[in-house]
Amino acid sequence: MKELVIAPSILSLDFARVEEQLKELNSSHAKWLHFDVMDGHFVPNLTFGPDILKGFKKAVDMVMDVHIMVSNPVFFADVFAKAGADIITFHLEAVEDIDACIRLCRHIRSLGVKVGVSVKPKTSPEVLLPYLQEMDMVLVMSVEPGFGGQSFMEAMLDKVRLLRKEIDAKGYATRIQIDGGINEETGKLAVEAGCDVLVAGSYVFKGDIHERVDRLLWQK
Ligand SMILES: O=C(CO)[C@@H](O)[C@H](O)COP(=O)(O)O
Ligand SMILES: [Fe+2]
Repeated sequence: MKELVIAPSILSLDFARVEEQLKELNSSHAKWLHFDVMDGHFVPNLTFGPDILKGFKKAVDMVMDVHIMVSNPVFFADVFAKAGADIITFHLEAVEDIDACIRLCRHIRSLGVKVGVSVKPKTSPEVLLPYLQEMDMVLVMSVEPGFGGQSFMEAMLDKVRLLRKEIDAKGYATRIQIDGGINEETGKLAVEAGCDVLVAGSYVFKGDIHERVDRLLWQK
C-alpha cells in the first residue's frame, strides 16, 4: 500500500475566508486538494468551474485532485485538464459502458493527467477489476454524491477490501480513495480496509485544519 494521503474537500471550505484557509491547507500535512465539480445534472448541486481551479493552483502547492460529478465527463475532463488538474476522477455511472470508461481513462492519461474512476454507493466496482492497470485511482463513494456533511456508509468498506485484494495480488500501483463522511473513526476503518487516500470535507473544516489533518494522518 502506498503512503496515506489526506485530501481536504473544498466543498466545505469557508468561502468568506478563502485566502486564509488556503494558506492553512498549504502549510498542513495534506498533500492533495480535493476539488468537487458538480453540474446540477448528474447530482442535484452546482459547484466550481475551471477558473476557480486555476486560481487555487496559484495559491497552494498541492496536488489538484478533481472529482467530476457530471453527466458529460468527456467534456469536463478536457476543461479541467486544461485548467491544471493533476488527477481527474470521473464516475463510472456517467459513461455508457466499460469500453467507454477505458477509452476515457486512456484519453485523460494521454493529456498527461492521472485518472481515477468513481463508483456511487449502489454501483459495484467488480466490472473495473480486469482494468485496474488503466487507472491511477479508484474512488469509492461512501455517501451519495452531491453534498458534504453526510453519514459514512460502512458497507462500502467491502468494496475497498475487494479492490485492495485485487490491486495487491496483481502488484498494481492503483490507489484507493474514499469520499464521504470521513472523520477520525471512519478514516481509521477505511485505512484498515485498504484505502490510501482519505477525502474529508466537513471534518477538516469544522475544526483546526492542521490538527484535523494530522488526526486523520496519524490515527491512533
Ligand atoms: O464528493 C463529495 C460529495 O459529493 C465529497 O468530496 C464531499 O465534499 C465530502 O464531504 P464530507 O462528507 O467529508 O463532509
Ligand atoms: Fe468528492
